[in-house]
Amino acid sequence: MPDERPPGRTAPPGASGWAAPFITGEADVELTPHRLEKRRLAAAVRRIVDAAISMDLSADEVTSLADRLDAMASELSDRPAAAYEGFAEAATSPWADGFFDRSPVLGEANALAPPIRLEFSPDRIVGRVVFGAAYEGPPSCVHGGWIAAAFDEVLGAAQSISGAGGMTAYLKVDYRAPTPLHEELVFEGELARREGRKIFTTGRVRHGDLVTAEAEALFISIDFSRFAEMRRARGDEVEGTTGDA
Ligand SMILES: CCCCC/C=C\C/C=C\C/C=C\C/C=C\CCCC(=O)SCCNC(=O)CCNC(=O)[C@H](O)C(C)(C)COP(=O)(O)OP(=O)(O)OC[C@H]1O[C@@H](n2cnc3c(N)ncnc32)[C@H](O)[C@@H]1OP(=O)(O)O
Repeated sequence: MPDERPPGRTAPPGASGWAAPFITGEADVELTPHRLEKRRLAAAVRRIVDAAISMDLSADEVTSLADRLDAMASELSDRPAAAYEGFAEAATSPWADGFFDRSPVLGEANALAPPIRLEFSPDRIVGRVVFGAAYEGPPSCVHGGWIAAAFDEVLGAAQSISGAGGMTAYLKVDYRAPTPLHEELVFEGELARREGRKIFTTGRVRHGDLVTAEAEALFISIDFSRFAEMRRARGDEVEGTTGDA
């Protein structure tokens, strides 16, 4: 297939061709007005989600608001879904629908995502996030499932330091201390080692100086033709085998 790599993106040492999942951050992705508006839309929905469970409203106000939003939701869900290329977690689909823009954890255009903002360096991935009221598990603390999702993502990015990438085989989280809502949290992920297709990663999340959880995850690198197969199963017309058409 033609090399459609966006200008400015380069593979790290050891990466073999465009199909290899290498990541450099998103500074080189063109933020078109359309893309920015999708992000603004998601940010607005995110605020509505937060407000919907936080606001002090009378029963009548809840009814009125629910009516308005319900009508808007019906209008939106009647529209056909847009086709998009690549897949939500793909570092390999930056030109189609945004570099991670649709990710449920990182995606600035996905209202479900907190979103976590990743910083990439050659030996470490750092993810910064503030979880709002919608993510509460224990009182005023982040739900453990969201902490696990955050680790999956940050360690999923850290695996690419190995020059390969694939799917999570296991993820283990040790919850050391309650992790607060409404505070900046800093996730860190590193490559521990690679043994053939097995990519071992480790990480932790800090609130200030306090490590509130630690994690380790194993990723198994896969032939990206498997993503092409999954995309065909999703109904995409995928040419070639790299899955990043
Ligand atoms: C979602 C797409 C991610 C793409 C990522 C790409 C690049 C990354 C770059 C940037 C990314 C940035 C951010 C985020 C990225 C990702 C985060 C999200 C990731 C996910 O959210 S992803 C969804 C959850 N994930 C699954 O949905 C996996 C379901 N699963 C399978 O699809 C298969 O299970 C698979 C493919 C894992 C392996 O299958 P397989 O057939 O290819 O390989 P096989 O079974 O032969 O295992 C080979 C060797 O690994 C050992 N092994 C396997 N599993 C093990 C385990 N659990 N514990 C210990 N060892 C294990 C075997 O024992 C053998 O070892 P040995 O060779 O020594 O015998």
